[in-house]
Amino acid sequence: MPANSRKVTVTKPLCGGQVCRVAPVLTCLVTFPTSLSPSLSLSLSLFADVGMGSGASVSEEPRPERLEAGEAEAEPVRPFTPAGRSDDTLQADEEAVKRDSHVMEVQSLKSEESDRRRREEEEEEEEEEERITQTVMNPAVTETVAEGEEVSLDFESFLHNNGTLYSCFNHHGNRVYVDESQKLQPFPKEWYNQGRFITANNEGSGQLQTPASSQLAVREDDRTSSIYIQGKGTVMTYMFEERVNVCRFWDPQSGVWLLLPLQWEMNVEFVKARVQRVMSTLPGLVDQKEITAALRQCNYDSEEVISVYLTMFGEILLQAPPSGDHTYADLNSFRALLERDRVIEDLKQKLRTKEKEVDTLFQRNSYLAREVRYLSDVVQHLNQKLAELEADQQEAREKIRSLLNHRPPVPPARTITKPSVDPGQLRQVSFLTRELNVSNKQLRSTVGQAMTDMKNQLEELKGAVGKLAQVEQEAAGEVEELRSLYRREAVERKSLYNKLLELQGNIRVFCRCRRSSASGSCLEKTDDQEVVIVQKGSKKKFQFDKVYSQSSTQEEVFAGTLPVITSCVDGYNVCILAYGQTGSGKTYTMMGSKENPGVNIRSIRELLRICAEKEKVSYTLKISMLEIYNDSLNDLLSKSPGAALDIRVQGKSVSVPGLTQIQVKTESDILNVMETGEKNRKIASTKMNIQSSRSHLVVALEVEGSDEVSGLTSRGTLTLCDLAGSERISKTEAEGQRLVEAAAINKSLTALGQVFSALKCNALHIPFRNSKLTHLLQPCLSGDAKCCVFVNVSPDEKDTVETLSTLQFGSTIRQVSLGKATQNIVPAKNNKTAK
Ligand SMILES: Nc1ncnc2c1ncn2[C@@H]1O[C@H](COP(=O)(O)OP(=O)(O)OP(=O)(O)O)[C@@H](O)[C@H]1O
Repeated sequence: MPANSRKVTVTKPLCGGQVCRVAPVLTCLVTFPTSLSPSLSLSLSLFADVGMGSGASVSEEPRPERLEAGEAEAEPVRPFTPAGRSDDTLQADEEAVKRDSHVMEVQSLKSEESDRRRREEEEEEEEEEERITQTVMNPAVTETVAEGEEVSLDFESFLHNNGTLYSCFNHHGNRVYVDESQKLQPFPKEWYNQGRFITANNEGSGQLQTPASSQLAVREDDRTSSIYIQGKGTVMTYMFEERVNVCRFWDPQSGVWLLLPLQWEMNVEFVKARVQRVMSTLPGLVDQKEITAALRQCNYDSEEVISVYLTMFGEILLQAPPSGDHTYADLNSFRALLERDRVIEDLKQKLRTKEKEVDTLFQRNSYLAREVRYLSDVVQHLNQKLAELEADQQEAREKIRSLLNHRPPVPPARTITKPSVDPGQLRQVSFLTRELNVSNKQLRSTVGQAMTDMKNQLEELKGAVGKLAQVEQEAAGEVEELRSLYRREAVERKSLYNKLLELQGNIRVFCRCRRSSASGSCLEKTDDQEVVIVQKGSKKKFQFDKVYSQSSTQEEVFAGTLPVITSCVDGYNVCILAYGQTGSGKTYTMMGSKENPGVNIRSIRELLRICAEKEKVSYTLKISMLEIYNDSLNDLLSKSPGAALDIRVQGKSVSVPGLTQIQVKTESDILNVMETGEKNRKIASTKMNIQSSRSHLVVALEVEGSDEVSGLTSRGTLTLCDLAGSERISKTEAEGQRLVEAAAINKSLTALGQVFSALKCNALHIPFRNSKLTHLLQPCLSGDAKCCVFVNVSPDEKDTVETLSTLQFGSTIRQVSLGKATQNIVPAKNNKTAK
C-alpha cells in the first residue's frame, strides 16, 4: 500500500445488496463497491488511521442524510470513523444516524402526495447515479466479489494545485476520484502533474515540519521578489511550495472531515502545545487566537511563527508585558500602544522639522525686509531722476518751439532755358561722321582679308585631319593586334596560375581566430602564416597558408578563398569547409550575418560576377542544400522534408539521388533559397553557443558553362560546408537529444580526421565510408578538387585544449597533398555524361 493512502476494506454483507445512502459523499463510497458487484450491498470499515479525509472539498457544506422508506431493510453502510471506535459503537452510530434520518424524513414529508413525488425523484436520481457509476468504473475494478470476501480499496486524498482536495480510491492500480457533484470519475492522468497525494502524516498526524525556507536554496524566478522591512532593509522573498497541515474534525453526520474553526482549534492539544511554545519564547505575545492563526499560516511551525513575529515587531516581544497592566491584556492593545508611541515620535520629529522651517522663514523674512528697504530707496532716487528728466524734456520742447518760429523763408523755384545750337559745333560733328565712314570701309576690307586667310587655313586643317584618320586606322589595327596578344597572355596566365595553385597544393588551410572579449588569450599571431599557442607556459607554433587574427574582417577572410572560386568557373570542383570547436565562429565565417555576410554569400556573389563577365559563355547555376544530422542526410530544400536520402557512387562521382536542385540566376534567387534552407536546419542552444549548429551544412552550387565559340562545356561545383562544432560533452553539459547530437557530431568529425590522416600518409585505403560526411565529401577530398579549409579557433584560455587540438587537425590537413585537380571540360555533345 502506498504511503500516502489508507486501506478501506469492503466486505460483502450478509443481506442482499442494495445501495444505501447515508450522506452524499458516502453515497459514492457505497455505490462504488456496489458497482463492483451490483448484487451485493457492502459495508466499509476503516483501518486504524484516524486523520483520513473523504470529503471532496473541505469548504463544502454537508448535505443532510436521507433514507428511503423502502430501503429501511437494507444494511446501513458505516461511514468512515475515527480509529479506536469498536464495530459495536459504529453499529450504534449507524442506528442513531438511521433514527435521526427517519425523524428528518418524517418532518420533511408534508403530505402523502409530496412524499410519493420525492420518492419517485430519488429513485430516478439513484438510477442515474447507478448508471454513471457503472459507466465510469474501470472494467478491471468491476470484478465480482465472492460472498464474505474482502475487497481491498486504497483510500487517498489528492490535493489539486487549484486548491481542491479530492477523495480517491485505488483498487489494483485503478484510481477513481469523487468529483464536485459527488460522483465517481476516473482519475485523469494529467492530474498526476497537477497536484499531489496527501499523506496521513501531513494531514492528520500534525507532525511538525521543518521550515522548507531554511533548507532550500532558491533561484531567481517568478516566485522571487523583495520587500522592505524596517530595521532590516530590503529583503528577498520567495513563494515556497510546501505541504500544508490542516486541522479538521470528523463530522459523523455528514461523514466528512471538516475544517476546525479557529477558536476550537486553539483547544486541540497539538495546537495548544505549539501556542505554548510560541508564548514561552515570546512572552510579549499573549493572544492565543492570534498565535493559532499565525500557526495556521506557518504550517503549524512554532519556530517560524516566532521568527515572523520577531521580524515584524522586534525584540520587545521577548519581554513579558508588565503584570497587572490591563492595557497589555491582549496584543492588539499592546500593539496599539506601540503604534501610539511611534506616532508620538513621528509627531515630535515633525515638530522639530517645522520649528526649523519657522527659523528659516524668520531669517528669510528679515532678509526680505532689508531688501524692501533698499528697493524703496532706489525707487525714491529714481523718482527724483524722473522729475529732473521731465523738467529737461519741457525745456527742450520750449527750445524746439522757439526754433520753429524763427525758420528762414523758402527761396522761389528756378526756370531752365533751352540752349541755342552752335553752328561751329554742327560742322565739327559732320566732319567726325565722315571720318568714321572712312574707317568703317577700311575695317571691312581688313575683315575680308582675314576671312580669306581663315578659309585657307581650314583647307590646310582638313588635309591634316585626313592624315590623322589614316594614322588612327593604323593604330586601331595595332590595338586589335595587342588585344589578341593580351588574350593569349591571359589564357597563359590562367594556366600558369592554376599550375601555381597546384604547386601550392590543392588543399589550402587557413586559421581564423574568433573575436573574444575575454582578457587572457592563449594565441599569439607571429606573422601572416604563423600562430603560436601558449599552454601552461609552453609555446607551440603552427604554420598555415594564412592566419586571420581576431580583428580580421569578413572581406579579408573571403579574399583568401578567391583564387579557388575563380577555378570553379573554369570547371574545377571546389570545396570550402570550416572546422572547429563549437562556438569558434565557423558559421560566422561561412554564413556571417545579413549585414556582414561570410564566405558562402561572398563566393556565390563572386561566381555570379565572373559568369556575367564572360560574354561568350552562358552559365547555368543550380543550388542544393543538405544537412547531415545524426549521420543521416536531410534535404533542406525539399518541399516534403524528412525523406531519407542516400549517397550513390558512380565511378569517381558521388551523388545524392532525390536531392532538390534549384536553378538560380541572381543573387537574390540564391539568398532566398539559402534562407529557406537555413530555416529547415537543426539549430539549438547549448551551454557554449546560443545558436549552435547541430548538423553539418553542405551547400553545393553547380556551375555549368557552355562556350559558344569553342563549343566546350565546363562543369564545376562549389561545395560550401559548415561543419558542426566538435564539443566536449563534459563542458557543454549536453543532455538528452543534445547528447545524442553531440555524440554523432564528434563521431563524424573523428571520421573526417581519419580521412585526412590517411590522405597525409598516402594510405592505400582512405576510410571515406566511415561516415556520411566523409562519404559525401569524397570527391572534394580525393584529388579531383581544390579545397580550402578554415580551422576556426577560440583564443580564450578556457578553450586552450580544444584550440590546440583544432590547430593540430589543421596542421594534419596542411600536410595532405591531394594531387593534381582535374578540370571537368568536355565537348558540348558529350556534356551529359560528364562529371
Ligand atoms: N570573428 C568574429 N567576429 C565577431 N563575432 C564572432 C566572430 N566569430 C564568431 N563570432 C560570434 O561568436 C558566436 C559563435 O559563433 P558561431 O555560431 O559562428 O560558432 P560555430 O563555430 O558555428 O558554433 P557551432 O559549432 O556551435 O555551431 C556567434 O555569436 C558569432 O556571431
